[in-house]
Amino acid sequence: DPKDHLQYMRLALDQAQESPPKPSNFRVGALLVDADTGTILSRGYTLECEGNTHAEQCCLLKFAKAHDLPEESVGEALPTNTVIYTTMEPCNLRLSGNLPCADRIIRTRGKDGQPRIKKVYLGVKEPEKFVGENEGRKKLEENGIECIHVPGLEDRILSVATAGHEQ
Ligand SMILES: Nc1nc(=O)c(N)c(NC[C@H](O)[C@H](O)[C@H](O)COP(=O)(O)O)[nH]1
Ligand SMILES: [Zn+2]
Repeated sequence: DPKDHLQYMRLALDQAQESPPKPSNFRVGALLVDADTGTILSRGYTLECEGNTHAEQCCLLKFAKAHDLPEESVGEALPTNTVIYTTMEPCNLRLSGNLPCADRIIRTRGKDGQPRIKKVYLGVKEPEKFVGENEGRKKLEENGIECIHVPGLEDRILSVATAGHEQ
């Protein structure tokens, strides 16, 4: 139900507000949700976890830690119908050279080899400030993961995302 998507996206935006402002990235928030039950499995925001971490990455890392798994094996503990809400579309290239979130989302497979994250709900496309056009959505969809824009919070998401940039 669109109303529910907007509610989850609002919670993701609440996460983004926790992120320390920096000129070299965007302040993003994300939520991992079990789509069958509506349960929020994990929340995260940019730089929440140690190192130069992204919101989606923190969601996966925290859930993995809660299940004594390394992030790359998080799929083993995720429900089969998991979705992620992120205020900004997952990255496919990072200036830092760290593994992009699109790849982290694609690799969340169960022991059966099936992807656990089935859909990505996003608040905005990534502004072409750091890496030109974001190819994350294309890569996700090429890997069978549906990307759905949740309209309504774009202005707020972008003003939070760029709060650390010289205006
Ligand atoms: N979806 C998303 N979630 C985040 O948590 C975040 N910070 C970005 N930001 C995308 C932007 O393209 C990268 O932040 C820059 O490319 C700098 O790269 P690093 O973040 O330093 O690896 N995008
Ligand atoms: Zn990312």
